Amino acid sequence: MTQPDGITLSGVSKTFTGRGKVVEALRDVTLSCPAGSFTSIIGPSGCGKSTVMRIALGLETANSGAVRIAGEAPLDAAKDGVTGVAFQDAALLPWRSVKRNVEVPLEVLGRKPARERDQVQAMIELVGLSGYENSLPGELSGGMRQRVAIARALVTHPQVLFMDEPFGALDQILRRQMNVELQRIWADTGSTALLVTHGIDEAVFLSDRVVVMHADPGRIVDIVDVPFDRPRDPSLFSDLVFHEVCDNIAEVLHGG
Ligand SMILES: Nc1ncnc2c1ncn2[C@@H]1O[C@H](COP(=O)(O)OP(=O)(O)OP(=O)(O)O)[C@@H](O)[C@H]1O
Repeated sequence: MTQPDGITLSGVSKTFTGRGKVVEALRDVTLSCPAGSFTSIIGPSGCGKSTVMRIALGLETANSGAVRIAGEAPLDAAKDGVTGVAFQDAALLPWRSVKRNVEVPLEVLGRKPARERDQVQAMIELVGLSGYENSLPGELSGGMRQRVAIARALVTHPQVLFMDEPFGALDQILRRQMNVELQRIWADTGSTALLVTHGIDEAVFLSDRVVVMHADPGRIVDIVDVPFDRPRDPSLFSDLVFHEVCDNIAEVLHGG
């Protein structure tokens, strides 16, 4: 089941202990995302979605189980620039321009942004922000800030892209526009994507498969394949079969 170029979690468990409380954040989580696929994780607050993400990024260590990111251990993958990451609220540096924010991962990896000027510009163009290179985050709309965060996540050409609620702060209309944009960007880059979201329709629109988790203990209860061809048109959001798939996932999500 190992996918050398994708994301593989095998039997991953994680327990947090603190202030006399033991939380079984993840129990025996097994997930395989083939190279170039798009997977979403959905589940109630506290079911361990962010913990999966943090373990896959090497920010947290599992108590047991194995994790491979494009064939590497999570920390090695991060150090080699294999992984890109975009979080909720964009987390941009407010004093740096759009261009200088997009350059951050290159600096972290010890690369010279000046030498990769074309790459930085290409990413800014990819997310539709040409002309805003020198703007500060405070001068941009919420959707534009999220686009900067996506450009920043992609600038190292990551094979694997992790996104934790990247559009959580956006209103419904903007969120759908960003979903369409993200589909295009992901298709252009060919990366393996793992998205954590609370939005069932967002998950179904974007994904090849939706992983449904429950809490206490955090675990996978179902993995639902999404049957729609690509590229997906925004009209899919009002398609009957689309709503049936969403309803099925909602049932699993809210079921016992
Ligand atoms: N560093 C930590 N120390 C102690 N407990 C933690 C820590 N990180 C997470 N937890 C606990 O592990 C469980 C899973 O947390 P996690 O953040 O992964 O959930 P989540 O599904 O991402 O939630 P949300 O949707 O609210 O972001 C929760 O019960 C949380 O309180």
